[in-house]
Amino acid sequence: MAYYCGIKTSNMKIINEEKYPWLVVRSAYSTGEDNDFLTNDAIQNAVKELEQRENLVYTTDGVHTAYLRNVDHSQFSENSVYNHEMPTKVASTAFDELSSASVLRVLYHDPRLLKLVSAIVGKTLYLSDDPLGCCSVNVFRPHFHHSFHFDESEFSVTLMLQTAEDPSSGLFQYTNPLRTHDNHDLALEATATALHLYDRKGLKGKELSENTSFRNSGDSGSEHPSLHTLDFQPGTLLVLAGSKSLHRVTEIRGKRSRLVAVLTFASRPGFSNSAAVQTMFWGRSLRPTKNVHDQLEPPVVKQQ
Ligand SMILES: O=C(O)CCC(=O)C(=O)O
Ligand SMILES: [Fe+2]
Repeated sequence: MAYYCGIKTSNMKIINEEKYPWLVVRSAYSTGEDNDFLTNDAIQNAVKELEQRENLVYTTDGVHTAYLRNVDHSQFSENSVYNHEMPTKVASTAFDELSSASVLRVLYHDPRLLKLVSAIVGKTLYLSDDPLGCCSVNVFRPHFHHSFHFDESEFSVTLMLQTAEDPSSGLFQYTNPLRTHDNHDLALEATATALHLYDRKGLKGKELSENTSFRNSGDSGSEHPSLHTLDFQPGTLLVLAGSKSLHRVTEIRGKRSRLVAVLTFASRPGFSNSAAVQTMFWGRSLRPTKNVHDQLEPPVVKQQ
């Protein structure tokens, strides 16, 4: 019997795949039950900064498709999931609105975080050059929600800072990866099926044209994308392949705002969200410049 790092290697299942299917499919990883990636001091500090800014941040209140792209009736039918729009209401603090001493800015620029996320996803990653969206904070006030979508950004580290008052609301839900690494792969059929399974209310009886597997095999077919709900407590860190996994945040109930920091990473240098996505979430667009991360603390050189 061989043991490796305390994990027994045999035919038995080591990972509780029912409970942690995302560990198997590798679309999302979280610090899970320990919920302690951030210290309480850091959480309190970040929440305090957000409370001071909360009422100033831009709120988006409109519709978007799962792909966060413009509808295209010349290439996709009226009933294509590509053209299916869903409502979202969420506010977000852009990177350039965070103070330079903000714990989130400092964390984003900490090389240990980049190293950690690169190790988790198994490739060299780079900070995003998006001057607004590289590191932002979502503010979900009561009744806000974010409909199903794929991010433009390849990987996001999200950190729960403050949950909604009603623990059954403001849930982060995500599918296994539906799209491949190729950005042109829209996974129309799997996406349409997921919406039929998990967002029937939003479809209001509409049949999406790509939804063939749903029509052919009913609700419980094994090929259907499953939906996972993250145990997302203050301090929990999630690494999400957001451009491949369809995900959403359910409506917030109760008086307290749900606050989640979103730190983004890319497998190539120079990534930025499109101007359209920036405008959707921060009400303006700002293209990357060479000095986005100029406020980086100079490296500490130890004297020998
Ligand atoms: O607030 C969250 O948990 C993540 C929201 C989200 O999907 C996003 O900001 O793209
Ligand atoms: Fe997202």
